Amino acid sequence: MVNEISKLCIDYTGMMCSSQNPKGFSKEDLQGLQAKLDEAQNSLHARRESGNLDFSLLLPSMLSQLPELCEYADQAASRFENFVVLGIGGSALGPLAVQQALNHYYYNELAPEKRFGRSRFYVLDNIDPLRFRELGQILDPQKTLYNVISKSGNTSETMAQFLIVRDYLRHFCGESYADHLVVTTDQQKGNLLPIALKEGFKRFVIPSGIGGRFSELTPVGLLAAAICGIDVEQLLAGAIEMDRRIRETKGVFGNPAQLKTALSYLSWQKGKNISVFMPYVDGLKTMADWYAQLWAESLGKRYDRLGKEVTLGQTPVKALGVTDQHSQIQLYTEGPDDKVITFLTLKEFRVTQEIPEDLTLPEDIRFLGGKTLEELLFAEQKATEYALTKAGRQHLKIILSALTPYNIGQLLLLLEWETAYMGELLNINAFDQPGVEEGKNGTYGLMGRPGYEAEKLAIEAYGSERHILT
Ligand SMILES: O=P(O)(O)OC[C@H]1O[C@H](O)[C@H](O)[C@@H](O)[C@@H]1O
Repeated sequence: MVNEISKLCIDYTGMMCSSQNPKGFSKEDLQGLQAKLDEAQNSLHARRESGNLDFSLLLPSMLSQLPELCEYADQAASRFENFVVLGIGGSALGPLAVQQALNHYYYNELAPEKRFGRSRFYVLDNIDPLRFRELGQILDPQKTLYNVISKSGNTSETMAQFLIVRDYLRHFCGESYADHLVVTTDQQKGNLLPIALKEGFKRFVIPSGIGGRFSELTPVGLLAAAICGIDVEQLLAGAIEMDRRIRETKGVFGNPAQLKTALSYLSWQKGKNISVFMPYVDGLKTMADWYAQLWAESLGKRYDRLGKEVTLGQTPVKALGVTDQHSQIQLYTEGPDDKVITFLTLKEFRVTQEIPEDLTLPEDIRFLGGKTLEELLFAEQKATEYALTKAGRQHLKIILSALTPYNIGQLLLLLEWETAYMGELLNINAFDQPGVEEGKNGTYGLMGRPGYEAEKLAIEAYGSERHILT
C-alpha cells in the first residue's frame, strides 16, 4: 500500500489490517473519515481564500520575493564567512532542519570552484552562556553576519542575545556594526522592528498571520538557506507542488495530507498518545525537532474552539534510525502500545559505501563483506518494520526519492497541512500556543519587566514551599 506523490510517497502498510497485523485499519476505516476530512478541507481552503490561512497562501508570493532575497544572500555570502541565526522555536528549528538536510548535499554537488564563497551556518537558540561565549570566541566578528529572527520581536532569549551581539559588534566593528546584523521580523509589530529601522539594519519580513512553526518557507528559512547555497527556488517549487496536490486531489486515498491525517487521527482515537518521528537519515535528524514543535504546539490544547475543556494532543518523540534501534526500539516493540511511528527514509543515498570482503574472517562477520552500508541500513529498517508489525505495533513510512531541496519542500508542506487538518478534526485552534504564555510572563516578572509584578509575586510565593534533598 504505497501512496505515490511524485517524489515523495507514503507507505502505510504498517497501519493497515493484514494477516500479520489483524489489529490494523481497514480501507473502510479510512473512508469513514472522508466526510470529516472534506469538511476540514473546505474550511481550511475557505480560510485560505479569505486570506486567513497564510502558511500556504503565501508560497507564490514568496517566489516573487526571491530575487531580492537571493541578491542580498549572494552579496552576504561573498563577504561573510559565518552566518549565525539568533532565534528560538520556530525561528530556529526550520532553518536548522533544512540546513542539516541540504547543506552538505549542495556542497558536494557544486563544482569545486563554486564550493567557496558560501557562509558557514550556526544557530544560537539556547541561551547557555558557555556556548554563547565560546562561539563568540571562535568567530571573527569582521567575517560574521548575525540574523536576528523573531516573529514577535519580543522573545526574551532572542532579544538578550541580540543586545549582547550588538554591543560586541559595536566594539569590534565600530560604525559598520549595522552591516553585520540582518533582522527578520513582523512588518508592523514588536520591539525589534523600531530598533532595526532606527539603526538601519537590513530587514526581511515575516508575513502577518504566519506563526513561527509554519514560517520556514518565508525569509525565516529562505535567507539562511540561500546564504548557505541551498537552491531556495527548488525548495519553494517542491512546496508549491505539494500544496497544489493537496488542494486539488480529492479523496483520502489520493490526497497525501488527507491520508496522513486520517492515519494520525485513527491511531490517536485508538489510544496512540505518542507520535514517534524516526528518520533513517542523519541529515533529517533535526527535521524531527522541527516536527516536534509543529505537532506539540499546534495540537496540545486544553480547550477546543468553543472554549470547552478537552485536553488534547499527541506527544511527539524524536528518534533516529538506525541509532535508536539500539536504544528505544525495545520499548516500541514490547512496551505500552501507545505509539504510532513515522519512519522517514530515502529511496537512495547519493553515495555508495562498500564494506570490504575478507575471506579469512569467520562467517559470522564475513557475510557483511561485499555489501554496502546502504544495504545494511535498508535491511535494518525493513527488519524493524517487520518486528513492529509482528508485535502488533503501528507504523508508516514517508519515502523521499532523494535528499533534494524539492523533496524537502514537499515534506515540509505535507507535515504543515497534516497539522492544520488535525486541528480541524480535533476542533481546536492549531495556530496558537496559549500554554507557553504563563512561563513567558513569569520570566518577564522575575527579570523585572514593567507590568509583570503580579507574576513575580506569584512565582516567589510558589518558590517559598520547596522540598529539596541536599
Ligand atoms: O519568533 P518568536 O516570536 O521570537 O518566537 C519564538 C517562539 O516563541 C514561543 O516559545 C512560541 O511558543 C513559539 O511558537 C515561537 O516559535
